[in-house]
Amino acid sequence: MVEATKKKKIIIDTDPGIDDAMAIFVALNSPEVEVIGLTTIFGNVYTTLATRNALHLLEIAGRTDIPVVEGSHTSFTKGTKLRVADFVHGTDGLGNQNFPPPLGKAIEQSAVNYLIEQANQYPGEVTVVALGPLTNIALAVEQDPEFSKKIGQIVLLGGAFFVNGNVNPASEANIFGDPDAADIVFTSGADVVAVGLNVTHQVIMSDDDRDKLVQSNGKFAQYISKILDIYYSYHHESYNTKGVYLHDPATIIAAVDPSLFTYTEGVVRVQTSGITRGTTVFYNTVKRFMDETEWSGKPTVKVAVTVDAPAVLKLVMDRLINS
Ligand SMILES: O=c1[nH]cnc2c1ncn2[C@@H]1O[C@H](CO)[C@@H](O)[C@H]1O
Repeated sequence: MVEATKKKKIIIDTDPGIDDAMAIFVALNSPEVEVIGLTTIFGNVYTTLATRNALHLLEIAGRTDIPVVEGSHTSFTKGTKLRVADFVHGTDGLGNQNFPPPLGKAIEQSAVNYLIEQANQYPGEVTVVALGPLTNIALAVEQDPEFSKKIGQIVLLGGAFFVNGNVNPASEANIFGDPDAADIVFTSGADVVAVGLNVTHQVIMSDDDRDKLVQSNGKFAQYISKILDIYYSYHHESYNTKGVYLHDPATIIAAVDPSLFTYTEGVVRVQTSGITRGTTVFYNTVKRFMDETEWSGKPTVKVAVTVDAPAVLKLVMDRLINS
């Protein structure tokens, strides 16, 4: 049945990252989608390391046919004081496993040009799944005024809608990483689907699930089992949960099977300064305010509000194990 329908073309914009590694493997093992490229960004690690890890993960998967394209080394406003989450993922981004360097190289093109080029080549057909700060995508929006119309959809992991953040009470890590970029993407007019912490914190891989990965013979499950330690200990310490949040894999599933989520629609603006830098503020467009606001007349986006967490977890587990 899947063969009969056209596969959704996806570009994964990623900062690998342990949960990124899971998400990339799940995508590569999902017949509903065709991964046409990986673009890289800082976030869990710096961009150079993100590129190295993206190449490494594709080599592990035997998918060196998929291009890796290096993204921005600075924030949208050219900031170089970036915050990387090595305490979540290890200094190498992949659980401090000291993997050998990849054999391949990123292609000679910038991620921004690649994103614009692919949107032009397949107008309306390409979904960008953004798993890190939104710098590359905002730069594409800035560089090509038509990009937001030509890109099919942007499914992004970002924001904390009606809940606390994970960097601080106000902000989720990807939005905090480049709030100016996030505000541009949310107000770009593109078909944006935001998957925030309010949803991803419901999708938990338990300690028992981890044992299932360890015991399986799946190629992806085996690899992921090796890099999970630091991600588990970070969650045990920070959240006191018996398991880990599947932020990036849940977001990939939102692209693979959107029916496992429900959504609300409204205007999202991002706070770019002050103590709430990185806060995503959702306006449901119900009330007509007396005065013009910073939300007035801006395009709406879809924000995920509920998730069939057992179904998402099952898909992630199955696709890591049956590999
Ligand atoms: O405490 C944290 N600080 C920074 N990044 C984090 C933290 N917890 C998780 N992530 C990372 O940020 C994205 C979701 O917000 C995920 O990629 C996750 O791995």
